[in-house]
Amino acid sequence: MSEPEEELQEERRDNTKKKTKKTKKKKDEEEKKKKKQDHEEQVEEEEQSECLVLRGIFKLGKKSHDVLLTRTRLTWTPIVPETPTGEASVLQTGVILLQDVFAVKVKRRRAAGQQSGGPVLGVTLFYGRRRGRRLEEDTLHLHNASAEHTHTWYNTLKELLTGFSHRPRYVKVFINPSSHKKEAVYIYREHVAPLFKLADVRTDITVTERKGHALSVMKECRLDEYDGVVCVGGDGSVAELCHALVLRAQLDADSPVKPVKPALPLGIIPAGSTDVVSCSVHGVRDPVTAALHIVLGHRQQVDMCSFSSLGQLVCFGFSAMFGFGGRSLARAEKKRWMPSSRRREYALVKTLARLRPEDCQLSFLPAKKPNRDLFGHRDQDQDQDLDPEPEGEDSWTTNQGLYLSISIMSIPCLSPHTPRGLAPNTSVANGSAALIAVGNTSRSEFVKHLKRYSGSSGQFSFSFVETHCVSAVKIRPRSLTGWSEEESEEEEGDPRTTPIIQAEGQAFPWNIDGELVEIANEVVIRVHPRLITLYGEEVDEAESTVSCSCI
Ligand SMILES: Nc1ncnc2c1ncn2[C@@H]1O[C@H](COP(=O)(O)OP(=O)(O)OP(=O)(O)O)[C@@H](O)[C@H]1O
Repeated sequence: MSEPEEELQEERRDNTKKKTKKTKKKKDEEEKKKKKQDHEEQVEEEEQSECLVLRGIFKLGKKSHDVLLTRTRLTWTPIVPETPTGEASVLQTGVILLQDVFAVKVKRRRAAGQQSGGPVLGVTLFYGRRRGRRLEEDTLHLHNASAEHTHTWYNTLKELLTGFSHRPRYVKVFINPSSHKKEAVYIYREHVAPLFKLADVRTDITVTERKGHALSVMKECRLDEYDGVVCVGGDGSVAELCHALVLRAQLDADSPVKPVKPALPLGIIPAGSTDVVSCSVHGVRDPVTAALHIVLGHRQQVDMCSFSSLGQLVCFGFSAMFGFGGRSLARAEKKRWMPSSRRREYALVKTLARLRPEDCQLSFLPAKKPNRDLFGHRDQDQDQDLDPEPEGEDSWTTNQGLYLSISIMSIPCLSPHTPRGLAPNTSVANGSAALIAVGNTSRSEFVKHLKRYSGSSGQFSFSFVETHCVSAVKIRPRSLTGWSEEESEEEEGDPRTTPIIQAEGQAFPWNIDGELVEIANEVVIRVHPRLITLYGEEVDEAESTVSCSCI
């Protein structure tokens, strides 16, 4: 190239650079302007919401109070007559945020057995009060015998509550009557239905009759009528409904391969034995807390995994265990006649006694760090990105070896047994999963590792345990002994037990969300960030109530 030509090219490069810089500057300025505008709008909204809507006198208990209502809160201060000396007394004020109120009713005096009518006594507010991680139902009675005054307050409060558009008005409820101690129907009737009735949440209930029943109803029903779906059952039922919601969203969007985020959130009323999904978004295994999260419309986006083998989707779910966790569940399933806690302890002890590693090839794709802005908020565009980016073969890390257990969890899997979760190194919506691979070691060292789960930390501080933050995992078993072969040696099999998928030839037991799935070939697990929305919130630790004494 001649000198003038080179100079010309240099000049052109400079011009392009300047142009790009200029466009970037313009874009930055536009963004700044938009942020400023948003901020001003937010401040205006806050100012408006703090404007007084109503002011009146009500009796709370026996004392008269000055009650103020804004768009966001109700506050009350006792009315104290002036003392002759003019001394001021300390006034006990109270406050309730309207975001915690789920119902308002007119209170009336009624004789025993009287169903309607009766003189007006005032208004009653029903709200959720926090006690630790629990939400409890509480009431506030505002007494005033004037029907006109009461109705003005009732109508205004009702109107303000209607403004919470995230709260469901009509939900599809699935109850699994066979969950755990067969108490799901009772739990729903006693603890949940009365709260739904108070909050004017209408319901359409299906009591499931068999495995797969909820899935087939979900495929057919008119989902656009509902504002949410509610599952009363254990982790298996929750996984079936989450799977059904995603499949239905795929069907509706005509997207046979790519997972689609369902429009409806799922509420979980825990009625199983461990309930790790419900615990991970409620922090406690409590039907009332769960129901209050639903009626108050608290929503949490949650990462999910897809499990596939030979290019075919097996299911969507939150957690999977291969090796010890899979074999232990397979053993427990063969003793279905035992009570569930005994069955689990028996299977745990027996699997420990016959502890054996899996020879397999483990590959994983490390997760990318989520993009966060200066304030720690996640990039909104990431919420659209439900499918992990296509990856090249060289991005995968592959190890070949003997493993006692491999777990992949897209949520921390909190439970009263493991308050900090089976996977404390992940969270419900960080867009990745925790891979916990336990290499071959002695039985006593493995037991030490397991025991530390019930404590607060240290379960990963062993040379044979490795943990990774991943967006995909592949497990290709190489052992010659599949599950059925080992079981026939033990002669304890129950031929009536049917796993979800029965693969031809040698199959390996997987524990996917507490359900036994037998798969013979390589399993590919992919994380789909924030694929599902659950009623609840992010919690870092569960309330601990029990401890396991079997090991
Ligand atoms: N009427 C029914 N009879 C038998 N199984 C059912 C019925 N309804 C649903 N199922 C299936 O039962 C499986 C297990 O349900 P669930 O997880 O609720 O109970 P669980 O296994 O006792 O609880 P956990 O998983 O907490 O131990 C689910 O896969 C669900 O599809």
